[in-house]
Amino acid sequence: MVKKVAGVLGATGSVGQRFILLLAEHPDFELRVLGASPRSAGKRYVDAANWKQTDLMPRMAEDIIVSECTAAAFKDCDIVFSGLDAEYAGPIEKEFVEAGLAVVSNAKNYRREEDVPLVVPIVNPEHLDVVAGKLDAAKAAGKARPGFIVCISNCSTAGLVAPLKPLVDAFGPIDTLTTTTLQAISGAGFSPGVPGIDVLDNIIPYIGGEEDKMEWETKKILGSVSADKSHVTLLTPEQIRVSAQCNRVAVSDGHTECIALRFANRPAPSVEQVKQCLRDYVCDAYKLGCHSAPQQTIHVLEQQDRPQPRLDRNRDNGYGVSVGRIREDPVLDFKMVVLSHNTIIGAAGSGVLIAEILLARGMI
Ligand SMILES: NC(=O)C1=CN([C@@H]2O[C@H](COP(=O)(O)OP(=O)(O)OC[C@H]3O[C@@H](n4cnc5c(N)ncnc54)[C@H](OP(=O)(O)O)[C@@H]3O)[C@@H](O)[C@H]2O)C=CC1
Ligand SMILES: N[C@@H](CC(=O)OP(=O)(O)O)C(=O)O
Repeated sequence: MVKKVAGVLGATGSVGQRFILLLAEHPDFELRVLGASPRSAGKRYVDAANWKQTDLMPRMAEDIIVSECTAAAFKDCDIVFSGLDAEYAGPIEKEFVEAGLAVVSNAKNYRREEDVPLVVPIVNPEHLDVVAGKLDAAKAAGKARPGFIVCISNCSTAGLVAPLKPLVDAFGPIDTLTTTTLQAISGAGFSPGVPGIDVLDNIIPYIGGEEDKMEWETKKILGSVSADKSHVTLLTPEQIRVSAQCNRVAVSDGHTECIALRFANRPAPSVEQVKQCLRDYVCDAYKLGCHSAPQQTIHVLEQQDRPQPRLDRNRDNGYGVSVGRIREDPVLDFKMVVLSHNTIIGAAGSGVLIAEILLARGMI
């Protein structure tokens, strides 16, 4: 198969660097264009990027000349991944879509548009039907293939919704959900990033905007596509109450979340039924044969002191989510600890897996 041409916006950042690692030797995509700010444009990538990954910078990226983030520079791309600073992503991504490009974005700017799917690919890939609807309508009208954007969720939200989806499918709606997060510093990006003096020997009990994003995005991801495929309908606050508290901790990669939930239906399932349901879950992307899809979507850990970020974040190459300490909760029904890799399944990896699904479904 001829590989699809890929570009990365925000290629020098925390998410952008992860995109490069995931795309450097990808069987479906050939990474050709890297874009960043005017400060970096015109430089070789190796000179522009302040590389902070524990894996070495792929050789193929070193000599690529960083482009400005214009649609003209990315015009040959079949797919553009965005890890842009949200302050600048809005107009740049809009220009790309208007130029007919397919964009998969990590930035928050378009997540709340009702006709933009907000996708965690191991949870709600069916929301991509909204894009399929747009492409089919243009084709039926004899129009050129339109550009489109798919948004990836907030990284903490991705970990939160992963175990919820199989549980809702098996046992019906969850009506109350609380989460307290312990978020890695790579989630704050690299420019400027979290200063060591703030986070070493410390916990910061505030991440701007994060709690609102978690509480809102969960309702969209667990919502459903309208019958005419024109938009996504959110769960209402009456259907699910979500409460999030977010903390920054001195971990490099991997967001941990202590969650508790209650099912709407009585009687609630047993602890063993909950565990078995999570173990049995196979995400649709794996069934589709997508290259990066986790073989085991949810890893149920029985050791009493797991999951831990350093030990468990790379399960299924960072595309799998770990869940441990599943037990009854004296206030709600169950509590558990969830760990997800924030720049893989919480960001760039989700972007790559979404693109693999788009390719498998003939949308790029
Ligand atoms: N880190 C994470 O875990 C997650 C991040 N996200 C989102 O992904 C996006 C990227 O985050 P992250 O990688 O952490 O951020 P970084 O700060 O590490 O990287 C930001 C990128 O944007 C580029 N940029 C800055 N200003 C401009 C500009 N004026 N024009 C074009 N490019 C510009 C930077 O280029 P330069 O180096 O040249 O300045 C850099 O490549 C954000 O929107 C973030 O909210 C989403 C989920 C998780
Ligand atoms: N706020 C997240 C990362 C992030 O940038 O999320 P969002 O794309 O929703 O702004 C964190 O600090 O870990």
